[in-house]
This record gives sequence, structure tokens and C-alpha cells, in this order.
Amino acid sequence: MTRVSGDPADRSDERRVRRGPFDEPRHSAKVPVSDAIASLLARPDEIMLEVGAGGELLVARLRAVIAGLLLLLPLANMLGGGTLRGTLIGLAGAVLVNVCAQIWLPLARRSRRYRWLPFATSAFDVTAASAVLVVIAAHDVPAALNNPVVWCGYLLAILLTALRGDGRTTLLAGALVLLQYGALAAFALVSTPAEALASSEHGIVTWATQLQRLVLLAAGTLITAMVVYRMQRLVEMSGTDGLTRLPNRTWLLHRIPRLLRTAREEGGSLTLALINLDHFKRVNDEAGHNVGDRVLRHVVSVLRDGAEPGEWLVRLGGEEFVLVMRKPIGTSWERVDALRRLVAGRPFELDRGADFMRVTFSAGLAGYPHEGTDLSSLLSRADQRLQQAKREGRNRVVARDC
Ligand SMILES: Nc1nc2c(ncn2[C@@H]2O[C@H](COP(=O)(O)OP(=O)(O)OP(=O)(O)O)[C@@H](O)[C@H]2O)c(=O)[nH]1
Repeated sequence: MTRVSGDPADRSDERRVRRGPFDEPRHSAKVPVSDAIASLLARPDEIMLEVGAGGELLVARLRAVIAGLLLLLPLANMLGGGTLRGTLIGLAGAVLVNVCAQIWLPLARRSRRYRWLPFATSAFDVTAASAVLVVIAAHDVPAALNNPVVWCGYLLAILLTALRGDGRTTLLAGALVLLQYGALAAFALVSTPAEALASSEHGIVTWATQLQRLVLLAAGTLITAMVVYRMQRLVEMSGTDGLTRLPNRTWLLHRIPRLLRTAREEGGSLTLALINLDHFKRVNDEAGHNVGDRVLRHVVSVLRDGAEPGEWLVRLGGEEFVLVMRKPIGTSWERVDALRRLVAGRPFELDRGADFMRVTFSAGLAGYPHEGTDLSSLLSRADQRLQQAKREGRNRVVARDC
């Protein structure tokens, strides 16, 4: 790393932000509502999808347990003096819910494979509650519409979507609840004679009480959506480097298996470049740690400018980065070498109008699948080549063993 005289064309790029493949994640504590809505409607990031897949399995197990418990309800109805017809209808419903719960369970074990699964199961949970309500309403409208248990079933269906960590499933479940319950309540209120809307046991069904229930269900949806949003932000932070706002090692560990799997299934190429700044210790020693931090942000900013779609830059730690490219190793070498020239050609401005500091990096490349089939073997091969680049004088990219 050397200091060079000031070049007016080479202004510091630290603050330049470009929307592209190395984009900064949203991190601010103050987030506009439009951003929160956009985030809830977007596909969650890789780590969140993994968390959501675990959540889907948890929901499937919970559903199987709850469905098992539902089998006790017809029994309780019979012991409590209920009619045989009512008991049999309840039993048929409980068996149906159990069968469905058993179908969802094995699918949930491979939920990353079925992208539609969280939406289908969320819709199923809501619709199952509505089906129970319809069956009860066919005999006793107040027992259905003033029933706290089934109404809580709706709330539970909405709350369970939080475990999936995907705002889209929460909004879908909330919208379905409002539609299904709203339609059922409106239909019952319009088509049922006034005397059948009152019951000594369950009270009177009115437009006002039903509207209150709908408002509470909408509030439950909003609160759950906010929980999901906060969860997504926390997970995003855990996968992001605080200094450069780049994805970090945790992000890479979660993302790389999927990238490798896609490359294997589609027969595509994938190359991993291990990038290490040259003589970075000297920057810290000579100009201080704060300047070192600014240099790191400057390099990342330049790399962001040079980024292309299908490339992911990750800060592995210290002054070491990984660039993952969906390209064969030869093309990747050209890309990384172009980035090397870009970084070397844009010196870091120490102080406005003062000296410029030339920053360079060395890199070693490894290609999937010929030189490694997992992150660790690819990183180890790339590191051998990085060390070779350092030995050969730095400021170079090595893609072959000498
Ligand atoms: N300012 C700053 N320095 C860091 C950070 N992380 C690691 N470092 C420093 O990076 C330096 C890395 O030094 P070395 O591993 O000796 O490597 P180098 O000086 O770049 O030498 P070569 O890699 O052989 O070219 C150390 O001084 C670390 O303290 C950081 O987040 N900020």
C-alpha cells in the first residue's frame, strides 16, 4: 500500500452507493412504513428462508399435536350430552384435520424444496378454522359467531405464520381470515332470522360485535407482521458485517450450500475468489486504525461499483473478502483482475485535497466442482493460490497452481 500524489479525478468513493448485487442491507432503526411494507412483501433472504424452513417444520409438528387433541372434542361433546349426529360430524372433521396434518408433516421436512408450502399450509390453517365455524353455524349461528375457541383458532393461524419468518404468509393468512370470517358473518347476519341470532348460552350476534372481532383479527395480523419484520431485521443484522455492510461469514455459510446445489442441478459453473488487501497492517500502523477502517469501506465501495449481477461479495473477516461468481474460473479470473485494476486505479483520499493512498489486493481463485465441492475445500484451494499471489509480489490474481 503506497501513497500517491492527489489526482482530482480519483475522488473518494466511500459515500457512493449504487443499487446492485453488493447492495447494503437496510439497517437503520428508523425505517419508513413503505420500506417495512416492501420488506414484508419481498421474498426473505437466504438465512431467513432457512429459519423459516425450521419454523414450517415446527408448525407442522404443532399442527399434528393439535389435530390429535381435536379428536378428544367429539368425545367431550358426547360425554357432555351432545347429540350423536353432532358427535359424528365433529369426529369426521377431526379425522379430516388429522389426515391433512399428517400429509403436511413430511412435506415440511423438505420445505425449502416446495416454495408454495408455507402459503398452502397458512391458507389451510385458516380454512380449517372456517370449516369448523361453518359446521357449527349450520346448527347454531350464535354458537359459531360468538364462539371464542374457533375465533382464537383464527388468531393462532395468524400467529403461527410468525414462525415461518415470511411476511407474505402473515399477510396472506390475515387477508384470508378477514375475507372468510367477514363473508361468513355477513352471510349469517343477513340470512338468519332475528330470533335465531340470539341464544341464552352464546349471547346475541350483532353487526357491531362481529365488526369488533374483525378489527381485532386485523390488529392481530398487523402485530404479527411487525414481529416478522423485526425478526427479519435481526436476522439480516446477524448476516451483515457492521463496518462495510457487506454480507458476512454467517451469510456465506448459509448461502453457499444453496448456490452449490443450484450450480450442480443446472450444470453451471461457480468460482470463489479469496481477496486479501496488500500490506494492510502498514495502513493501521502508519495512519491509525480509523483510517484503516475508512480504507476498508473505500475498497468495498469501489468493488460495489464494479459489481455485476450474479456476483456476491462477502467480508470474511479483517481485510479478507470472498467474491462468489456464477462463472467458470477463466472468466472469473478476468473479472477479478478487472476489479483489481479498478481498486488499484482509485486511490484512497486520506484527507480532502491531501495525499492519496494507493490500495491493492491479491486474490486466489478456486472453481466448483473441479477444485472443491464444498465451501471449506474451495476456500482452502483459493487460499493456497492467494498465498502464491502474495509470494509472487502481491497486487495479482492467481487461478492456477504454479
Ligand atoms: N482498521 C482495521 N484493521 C483491521 C481490521 N481487521 C483486521 N485488521 C488489521 O489488518 C491487518 C492484517 O495484517 P496482516 O494479516 O499482517 O496482513 P497484511 O499487512 O495485509 O500483509 P499481507 O496480507 O501479507 O499483504 C492487521 O493489522 C489487523 O489488525 C478492521 O476491521 N479494521
